[in-house]
Amino acid sequence: MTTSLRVAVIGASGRMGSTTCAAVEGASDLVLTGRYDAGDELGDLGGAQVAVDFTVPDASPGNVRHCIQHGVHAVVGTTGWTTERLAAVESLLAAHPAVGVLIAPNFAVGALLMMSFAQQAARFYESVEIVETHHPGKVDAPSGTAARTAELIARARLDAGLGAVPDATTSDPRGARGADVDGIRVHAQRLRGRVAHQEVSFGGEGEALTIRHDSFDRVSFMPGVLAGVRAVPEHAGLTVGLEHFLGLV
Ligand SMILES: NC(=O)C1=CN([C@@H]2O[C@H](COP(=O)(O)OP(=O)(O)OC[C@H]3O[C@@H](n4cnc5c(N)ncnc54)[C@H](O)[C@@H]3O)[C@@H](O)[C@H]2O)C=CC1
Ligand SMILES: O=C(O)C1=N[C@H](C(=O)O)C[C@H](O)C1
Repeated sequence: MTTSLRVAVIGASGRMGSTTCAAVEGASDLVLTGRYDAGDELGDLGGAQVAVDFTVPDASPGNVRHCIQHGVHAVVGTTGWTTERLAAVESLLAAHPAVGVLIAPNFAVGALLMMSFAQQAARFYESVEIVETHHPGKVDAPSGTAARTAELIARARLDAGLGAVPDATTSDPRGARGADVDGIRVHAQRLRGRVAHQEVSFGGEGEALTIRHDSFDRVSFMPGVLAGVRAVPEHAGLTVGLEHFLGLV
Protein backbone atom coordinates (compact mmCIF):
# COMPACT_ATOMS: atom_id res chain seq x y z
CA MET A 1 0.00 0.00 0.00
CA THR A 2 1.39 3.45 -0.92
CA THR A 3 1.02 6.26 1.60
CA SER A 4 -0.50 9.60 0.62
CA LEU A 5 1.74 12.65 0.18
CA ARG A 6 0.93 15.24 2.87
CA VAL A 7 0.30 18.73 1.46
CA ALA A 8 -0.35 22.11 3.12
CA VAL A 9 -1.65 25.19 1.33
CA ILE A 10 -0.51 28.74 2.23
CA GLY A 11 -2.82 31.50 0.99
CA ALA A 12 -5.64 28.97 1.32
CA SER A 13 -8.42 31.58 1.50
CA GLY A 14 -7.44 33.20 -1.79
CA ARG A 15 -8.58 32.49 -5.36
CA MET A 16 -5.72 30.10 -6.16
CA GLY A 17 -5.26 28.75 -2.63
CA SER A 18 -8.89 27.67 -2.30
CA THR A 19 -8.84 26.06 -5.76
CA THR A 20 -5.64 24.23 -4.78
CA CYS A 21 -7.18 22.95 -1.52
CA ALA A 22 -10.08 21.49 -3.53
CA ALA A 23 -7.70 19.91 -6.04
CA VAL A 24 -5.57 18.32 -3.28
CA GLU A 25 -8.69 17.01 -1.56
CA GLY A 26 -9.84 15.54 -4.86
CA ALA A 27 -6.59 13.63 -5.47
CA SER A 28 -6.52 10.10 -4.08
CA ASP A 29 -2.72 10.11 -3.60
CA LEU A 30 -2.60 13.42 -1.66
CA VAL A 31 -3.89 14.48 1.74
CA LEU A 32 -4.46 18.10 2.82
CA THR A 33 -2.79 18.67 6.20
CA GLY A 34 -3.65 22.32 6.67
CA ARG A 35 -4.96 25.58 5.24
CA TYR A 36 -2.93 28.67 6.19
CA ASP A 37 -3.61 32.30 5.43
CA ALA A 38 -2.45 35.75 6.57
CA GLY A 39 -1.83 35.89 10.32
CA ASP A 40 -1.66 32.11 10.81
CA GLU A 41 1.32 30.52 12.54
CA LEU A 42 2.83 28.09 10.00
CA GLY A 43 4.52 25.92 12.64
CA ASP A 44 5.20 22.45 11.24
CA LEU A 45 2.54 22.97 8.55
CA GLY A 46 0.50 20.13 10.02
CA GLY A 47 3.23 17.62 9.27
CA ALA A 48 3.15 18.40 5.54
CA GLN A 49 5.85 17.05 3.24
CA VAL A 50 5.05 19.67 0.58
CA ALA A 51 3.61 23.19 0.97
CA VAL A 52 1.97 25.11 -1.86
CA ASP A 53 2.24 28.92 -1.70
CA PHE A 54 -0.22 31.21 -3.50
CA THR A 55 0.04 34.40 -1.47
CA VAL A 56 1.47 37.85 -2.29
CA PRO A 57 4.94 38.84 -3.51
CA ASP A 58 6.02 40.34 -0.18
CA ALA A 59 4.89 37.33 1.91
CA SER A 60 5.99 34.44 -0.29
CA PRO A 61 9.78 34.63 0.33
CA GLY A 62 9.22 34.44 4.12
CA ASN A 63 6.88 31.48 3.70
CA VAL A 64 9.40 29.68 1.50
CA ARG A 65 12.15 30.37 4.04
CA HIS A 66 9.94 28.86 6.76
CA CYS A 67 9.32 25.74 4.65
CA ILE A 68 13.01 25.22 3.89
CA GLN A 69 14.00 25.67 7.54
CA HIS A 70 11.40 23.04 8.53
CA GLY A 71 12.48 20.55 5.83
CA VAL A 72 9.23 20.98 3.87
CA HIS A 73 9.40 21.02 0.05
CA ALA A 74 7.70 24.04 -1.53
CA VAL A 75 5.69 24.60 -4.70
CA VAL A 76 5.31 28.32 -5.30
CA GLY A 77 2.96 30.03 -7.75
CA THR A 78 3.17 33.49 -6.24
CA THR A 79 4.71 36.03 -8.62
CA GLY A 80 7.18 38.85 -7.99
CA TRP A 81 10.38 36.82 -7.58
CA THR A 82 13.42 39.01 -8.24
CA THR A 83 16.93 37.75 -8.95
CA GLU A 84 17.92 38.76 -5.40
CA ARG A 85 15.02 36.85 -3.82
CA LEU A 86 15.81 33.75 -5.88
CA ALA A 87 19.47 33.98 -4.84
CA ALA A 88 18.42 34.10 -1.18
CA VAL A 89 16.39 30.89 -1.64
CA GLU A 90 19.35 29.20 -3.30
CA SER A 91 21.75 30.11 -0.51
CA LEU A 92 19.31 28.88 2.16
CA LEU A 93 18.84 25.64 0.22
CA ALA A 94 22.60 25.10 0.28
CA ALA A 95 22.23 24.56 4.05
CA HIS A 96 19.21 22.24 3.53
CA PRO A 97 20.31 20.12 0.54
CA ALA A 98 17.46 17.58 0.74
CA VAL A 99 14.72 20.19 0.24
CA GLY A 100 13.19 20.97 -3.16
CA VAL A 101 11.62 24.31 -4.11
CA LEU A 102 9.70 24.81 -7.36
CA ILE A 103 8.84 28.40 -8.30
CA ALA A 104 6.60 28.56 -11.37
CA PRO A 105 5.23 31.76 -12.95
CA ASN A 106 2.44 29.75 -14.59
CA PHE A 107 1.18 26.19 -13.96
CA ALA A 108 -1.16 25.94 -16.98
CA VAL A 109 0.29 23.50 -19.52
CA GLY A 110 -0.95 25.66 -22.40
CA ALA A 111 0.82 28.69 -20.97
CA LEU A 112 4.09 26.74 -20.77
CA LEU A 113 3.65 25.73 -24.41
CA MET A 114 2.82 29.32 -25.36
CA MET A 115 6.07 30.51 -23.75
CA SER A 116 8.04 27.72 -25.41
CA PHE A 117 6.52 28.47 -28.84
CA ALA A 118 7.22 32.20 -28.39
CA GLN A 119 10.83 31.41 -27.50
CA GLN A 120 11.14 29.28 -30.67
CA ALA A 121 9.57 31.95 -32.89
CA ALA A 122 11.57 34.86 -31.46
CA ARG A 123 14.63 34.54 -33.69
CA PHE A 124 12.59 34.69 -36.91
CA TYR A 125 10.81 38.02 -36.34
CA GLU A 126 12.04 41.59 -36.20
CA SER A 127 9.08 42.82 -34.13
CA VAL A 128 7.40 41.39 -31.04
CA GLU A 129 5.10 42.68 -28.30
CA ILE A 130 3.19 41.01 -25.45
CA VAL A 131 -0.33 41.79 -24.22
CA GLU A 132 -1.42 40.17 -20.96
CA THR A 133 -5.00 40.39 -19.67
CA HIS A 134 -6.10 39.49 -16.13
CA HIS A 135 -8.95 39.91 -13.65
CA PRO A 136 -9.07 43.31 -11.91
CA GLY A 137 -8.16 41.76 -8.52
CA LYS A 138 -4.58 41.11 -9.65
CA VAL A 139 -2.15 43.28 -7.66
CA ASP A 140 1.03 42.99 -9.77
CA ALA A 141 1.79 44.13 -13.31
CA PRO A 142 3.10 43.01 -15.65
CA SER A 143 2.16 39.41 -14.86
CA GLY A 144 4.89 36.96 -13.91
CA THR A 145 4.09 35.03 -17.08
CA ALA A 146 4.51 38.09 -19.30
CA ALA A 147 7.78 39.04 -17.62
CA ARG A 148 9.11 35.49 -18.04
CA THR A 149 7.98 35.37 -21.69
CA ALA A 150 9.74 38.67 -22.37
CA GLU A 151 12.95 37.37 -20.75
CA LEU A 152 12.86 34.18 -22.86
CA ILE A 153 12.23 36.13 -26.07
CA ALA A 154 14.96 38.65 -25.25
CA ARG A 155 17.46 35.83 -24.65
CA ALA A 156 16.50 34.10 -27.92
CA ARG A 157 16.88 37.37 -29.84
CA LEU A 158 20.29 37.96 -28.29
CA ASP A 159 21.43 34.41 -29.12
CA ALA A 160 20.26 34.95 -32.73
CA GLY A 161 22.12 38.25 -33.02
CA LEU A 162 18.94 40.30 -33.47
CA GLY A 163 19.15 43.94 -32.48
CA ALA A 164 16.56 46.10 -30.78
CA VAL A 165 12.91 45.80 -31.80
CA PRO A 166 12.25 48.61 -34.33
CA ASP A 167 10.34 51.52 -32.79
CA ALA A 168 10.54 55.15 -33.90
CA THR A 169 8.75 56.47 -30.80
CA THR A 170 10.55 59.47 -29.35
CA SER A 171 7.67 60.99 -27.38
CA ASP A 172 5.45 58.93 -25.05
CA PRO A 173 4.72 61.10 -22.00
CA ARG A 174 1.76 58.91 -20.94
CA GLY A 175 3.48 55.55 -21.27
CA ALA A 176 1.27 54.36 -24.12
CA ARG A 177 4.02 52.05 -25.39
CA GLY A 178 3.78 49.92 -22.24
CA ALA A 179 6.51 48.52 -20.01
CA ASP A 180 9.97 47.69 -21.31
CA VAL A 181 10.98 44.22 -20.06
CA ASP A 182 14.46 43.38 -21.36
CA GLY A 183 13.73 45.44 -24.48
CA ILE A 184 10.34 43.80 -25.14
CA ARG A 185 7.15 45.93 -24.84
CA VAL A 186 4.58 44.45 -22.45
CA HIS A 187 1.03 45.80 -22.13
CA ALA A 188 -1.22 44.86 -19.18
CA GLN A 189 -5.04 44.95 -19.25
CA ARG A 190 -7.26 44.41 -16.17
CA LEU A 191 -10.82 43.47 -17.12
CA ARG A 192 -13.80 42.20 -15.13
CA GLY A 193 -14.79 38.71 -16.31
CA ARG A 194 -11.28 37.68 -17.41
CA VAL A 195 -9.01 35.20 -15.57
CA ALA A 196 -5.54 35.00 -17.21
CA HIS A 197 -4.76 35.54 -20.89
CA GLN A 198 -1.73 36.37 -22.98
CA GLU A 199 -1.01 37.16 -26.62
CA VAL A 200 2.48 37.29 -28.08
CA SER A 201 2.43 39.13 -31.43
CA PHE A 202 5.31 38.79 -33.86
CA GLY A 203 5.77 40.88 -36.99
CA GLY A 204 8.03 40.42 -40.01
CA GLU A 205 8.04 41.83 -43.54
CA GLY A 206 4.53 41.15 -44.91
CA GLU A 207 3.50 38.66 -42.19
CA ALA A 208 2.35 38.25 -38.61
CA LEU A 209 2.34 35.40 -36.10
CA THR A 210 0.15 35.52 -32.98
CA ILE A 211 0.51 33.00 -30.14
CA ARG A 212 -2.32 33.14 -27.62
CA HIS A 213 -3.20 31.31 -24.42
CA ASP A 214 -6.35 31.64 -22.30
CA SER A 215 -7.04 30.38 -18.80
CA PHE A 216 -10.83 30.70 -18.49
CA ASP A 217 -10.94 29.04 -15.08
CA ARG A 218 -8.41 28.53 -12.26
CA VAL A 219 -8.86 24.77 -12.60
CA SER A 220 -6.58 25.16 -15.67
CA PHE A 221 -3.63 25.57 -13.27
CA MET A 222 -4.40 22.50 -11.15
CA PRO A 223 -2.89 19.64 -13.22
CA GLY A 224 0.38 21.60 -13.21
CA VAL A 225 0.20 22.41 -9.49
CA LEU A 226 -0.41 18.74 -8.63
CA ALA A 227 2.35 17.61 -11.01
CA GLY A 228 4.69 20.01 -9.19
CA VAL A 229 3.59 18.73 -5.77
CA ARG A 230 4.22 15.12 -6.78
CA ALA A 231 7.59 15.83 -8.42
CA VAL A 232 9.22 18.34 -6.06
CA PRO A 233 10.32 15.81 -3.39
CA GLU A 234 12.44 14.16 -6.12
CA HIS A 235 14.07 17.47 -7.17
CA ALA A 236 16.24 18.86 -4.39
CA GLY A 237 17.36 22.46 -4.82
CA LEU A 238 15.69 25.35 -6.65
CA THR A 239 13.80 24.86 -9.91
CA VAL A 240 12.29 27.87 -11.68
CA GLY A 241 9.54 26.88 -14.11
CA LEU A 242 7.36 23.77 -14.22
CA GLU A 243 8.63 23.09 -17.77
CA HIS A 244 11.72 21.49 -16.16
CA PHE A 245 9.53 18.78 -14.59
CA LEU A 246 7.50 18.15 -17.77
CA GLY A 247 10.33 17.47 -20.20
CA LEU A 248 9.68 20.72 -22.09
CA VAL A 249 13.29 21.94 -21.89
N1 LIG B 1 1.79 30.35 -11.05
C1 LIG B 1 0.52 30.32 -11.47
O1 LIG B 1 0.13 29.49 -12.30
C2 LIG B 1 -0.42 31.32 -10.91
C3 LIG B 1 0.04 32.28 -10.06
N2 LIG B 1 -0.81 33.16 -9.50
C4 LIG B 1 -0.23 34.06 -8.51
O2 LIG B 1 -0.57 33.58 -7.21
C5 LIG B 1 -0.66 34.67 -6.31
C6 LIG B 1 -2.01 34.63 -5.61
O3 LIG B 1 -3.03 34.88 -6.55
P1 LIG B 1 -4.57 34.87 -6.09
O4 LIG B 1 -4.90 33.58 -5.45
O5 LIG B 1 -5.34 35.31 -7.28
O6 LIG B 1 -4.57 36.03 -4.99
P2 LIG B 1 -5.58 36.22 -3.78
O7 LIG B 1 -5.44 37.66 -3.37
O8 LIG B 1 -6.93 35.72 -4.13
O9 LIG B 1 -4.99 35.27 -2.62
C7 LIG B 1 -3.83 35.55 -1.88
C8 LIG B 1 -4.07 35.00 -0.47
O10 LIG B 1 -2.84 35.08 0.24
C9 LIG B 1 -3.17 35.48 1.56
N3 LIG B 1 -1.99 36.00 2.22
C10 LIG B 1 -1.47 37.26 2.16
N4 LIG B 1 -0.38 37.34 2.93
C11 LIG B 1 -0.20 36.12 3.48
C12 LIG B 1 0.76 35.58 4.37
N5 LIG B 1 1.77 36.32 4.86
N6 LIG B 1 0.67 34.28 4.72
C13 LIG B 1 -0.33 33.52 4.26
N7 LIG B 1 -1.29 33.98 3.42
C14 LIG B 1 -1.22 35.27 3.03
C15 LIG B 1 -4.31 36.48 1.37
O11 LIG B 1 -5.03 36.68 2.59
C16 LIG B 1 -5.12 35.78 0.32
O12 LIG B 1 -6.06 34.89 0.87
C17 LIG B 1 -0.40 35.94 -7.14
O13 LIG B 1 0.97 36.29 -7.03
C18 LIG B 1 -0.72 35.48 -8.57
O14 LIG B 1 -0.05 36.24 -9.53
C19 LIG B 1 -2.14 33.16 -9.76
C20 LIG B 1 -2.66 32.25 -10.64
C21 LIG B 1 -1.83 31.25 -11.29
O1 LIG C 1 -2.70 36.66 -10.78
C1 LIG C 1 -3.09 35.78 -11.60
O2 LIG C 1 -4.29 35.52 -11.76
C2 LIG C 1 -2.09 35.06 -12.38
N1 LIG C 1 -0.84 35.22 -12.08
C3 LIG C 1 0.26 34.60 -12.71
C4 LIG C 1 1.09 35.63 -13.43
O3 LIG C 1 1.26 36.75 -12.89
O4 LIG C 1 1.62 35.35 -14.50
C5 LIG C 1 -0.15 33.43 -13.58
C6 LIG C 1 -1.41 33.65 -14.34
O5 LIG C 1 -1.18 34.59 -15.32
C7 LIG C 1 -2.53 34.09 -13.41
